[in-house]
Amino acid sequence: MECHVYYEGDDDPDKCTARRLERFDEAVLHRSMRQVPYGVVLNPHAEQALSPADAAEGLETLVALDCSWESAEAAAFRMNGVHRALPFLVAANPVNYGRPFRLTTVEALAAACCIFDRYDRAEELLEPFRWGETFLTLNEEPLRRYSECSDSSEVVAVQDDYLAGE
Ligand SMILES: C[S@@+](CC[C@H](N)C(=O)[O-])C[C@H]1O[C@@H](n2cnc3c(N)ncnc32)[C@H](O)[C@@H]1O
Repeated sequence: MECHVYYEGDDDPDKCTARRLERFDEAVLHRSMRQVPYGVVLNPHAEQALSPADAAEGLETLVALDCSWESAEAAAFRMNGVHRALPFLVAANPVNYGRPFRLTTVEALAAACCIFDRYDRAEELLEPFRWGETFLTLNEEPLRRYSECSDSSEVVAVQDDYLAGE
C-alpha cells in the first residue's frame, strides 16, 4: 500500500508526522499538487466513508494532505482521486488525544490500511511514533469492525453505534 502526502508545510515541522514518515521512508511527500498520484484521498469533508469496497476497486494508493487543521477546509483537498472520509476513530497523538475524527496524517493513513485489511502496513507506518501502538489499541474494536464491512453504508451503520455512545 503506497502512501503519498501533499505537504502544505504550514504546521509545526517538529510535530509533523508526514515529515517523520518521509524520514523513515514510509511515505512520499509532494510539494506540488501536480505530482500527487491518483488514489484514495483521505478527506474529512468527503461525503462517503472509506470502506473495504474501495480497496476492492483496486485502489492501492493512499493520499493525505498534511497541513494545519486551520487550513484543512474543504477547498484545500484539490487532489485528483476518490475522496473518502474516515469513520469514527479517536486520536492517540498527544495534541488531540482522545478526540474523535481529528487524526494526524500517520493515524489517518494507518487507519485506512487497517480498514483495507493491511494491519501489517499500519504497524509499519506507526512504528516510528512513541504513541503509534496506542492508536491501534484505542481503536482496536472499531477498526476490526470497519474492516469486516462490505461497503460504505455498513461502515456508517457501525460508526453510528459509537456516535450513539458519545
Ligand atoms: C489536517 S492534517 C494535520 C496533520 C498534522 N499536522 C500531522 O503532523 O500529522 C491531517 C490529515 O490526515 C487526514 N485525516 C485526518 N483525519 C481524517 C478523517 N477523519 N477523515 C479523512 N482524513 C483524515 C487528512 O488527509 C488530513 O488533512
